[in-house]
Amino acid sequence: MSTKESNAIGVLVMSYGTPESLEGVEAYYTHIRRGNPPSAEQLADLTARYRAIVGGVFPLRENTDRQVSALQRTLDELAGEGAFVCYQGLKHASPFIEDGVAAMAANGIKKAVAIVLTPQYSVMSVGGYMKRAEEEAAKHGIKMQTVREYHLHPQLIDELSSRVQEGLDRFGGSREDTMVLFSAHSLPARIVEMKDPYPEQLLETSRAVAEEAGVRKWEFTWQSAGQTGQPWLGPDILETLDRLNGEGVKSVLVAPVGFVSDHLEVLYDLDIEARKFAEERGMRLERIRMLNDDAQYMTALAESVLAALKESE
Ligand SMILES: CC1=C(CCC(=O)O)c2cc3nc(cc4[nH]c(cc5[nH]c(cc1n2)c(C)c5CCC(=O)O)c(CCC(=O)O)c4C)C(CCC(=O)O)=C3C
Ligand SMILES: [Fe+2]
Repeated sequence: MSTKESNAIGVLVMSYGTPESLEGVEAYYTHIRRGNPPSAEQLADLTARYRAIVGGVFPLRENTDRQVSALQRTLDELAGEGAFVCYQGLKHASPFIEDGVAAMAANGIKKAVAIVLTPQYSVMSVGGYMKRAEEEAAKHGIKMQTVREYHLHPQLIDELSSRVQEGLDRFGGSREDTMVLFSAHSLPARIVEMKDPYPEQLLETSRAVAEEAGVRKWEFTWQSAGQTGQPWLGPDILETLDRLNGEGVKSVLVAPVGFVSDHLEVLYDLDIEARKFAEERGMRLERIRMLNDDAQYMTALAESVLAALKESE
C-alpha cells in the first residue's frame, strides 16, 4: 500500500450501532447474537419495539452521526483544526469498528485514540469494543491508546446533575418527595465474579451526580436485561418500581446514566414500558433528557482523549 503518512491523530468514536431500516433489524439482531439468527418470535418482538420508537430515521443512527461531528468540532477548538480526525466505528452495524480503523489506515494515520460513547467500563461492553479496535489497529501498524472510562469526568457529572435538577423541577410541589432512580443496562450476573468494575463505576457516577444535584432520595437499579436463561444483574427497574409503589412513592425521575443517547433502551424500555408500568400503579415517571451531542459531554470526551494521549507520551 502506498499510503501517505498523516501527522493527524485519529480518534475512533465507538458506539453500539442500530439498524438502518425495519428490514435491517434481522441482520442487526443476528450480529448481536454472534451470527445466530433470532427466532421468528424474537425478531417480531424486536421489530415491534423499533416500530414503536422509529419515525423514519432510527434515532441512534442520527445521534451517533451528530456526536461524532460535535466531537470533531470540539477537538478542533481545543487542539486546532487538523490535529485530530474523528472516525466512527460501530459494534453491531456499519461502519463497523474495523471499518473505522481501516479508514484511518487508508488516510495514513499512524497514531490514534479509541473512545466509546458510554461512560463506565465493563469487560463485556467497553472491553469488547476495545479488543476489536486494538486488534484491527495492530494489523495496520497504528499505535492506539484507549480511554477506558470517563464516568467521573467533572463536565459529565455537572451536565448530568443539571439534567436531574431540571427533571425534578417538572414535579413542582412533589419535587422533594421524588425518588431519583439511576439506571443502566444490566449484564449477566457472572461479571461480578470476574471483579468487573461496571457496577461500582455506575454507583460512583450516580453518587457524584446525586451529590452535585443535592439529591438525597435516590437508588440505583438495572434495566433492559436479556433473556438468556442465565441470571442477569438485578433488581430490574420494574421490580424496583413495584417495591417503591408498595412503599408509597408516587413520583420517580429516571436518570439512565449508563447511556448517553436517545435509543431503544431509553425510548422504549423506559419511556414506554417502565412509564406504563408506573402509571398503572398510579405513579408518575419522568426521565432526564439524554446527553446526545451536548457541549459539556463533548468537552468531557475531548478532554479524555487528550488525557489518554498525554499519558502515552
Ligand atoms: C452494556 C450494554 C449497553 C450499554 C453500553 C453500550 O452502549 O455499548 C448496551 C447498549 C445498547 N444495546 C442496544 C440494543 C440491543 N442490545 C441487545 C442485547 C444485549 N445488550 C447487551 C449489553 C449492552 N447493550 C447485552 C449483554 C445483550 C445480550 C446479547 C449480547 O451478549 O450481546 C439487543 C438484542 C435484543 C434485546 O435483548 O433486546 C439489542 C437490540 C442498543 C441500540 C439501541 C437502538 O438501536 O436504538 C444500545 C445503545
Ligand atoms: Fe444492548
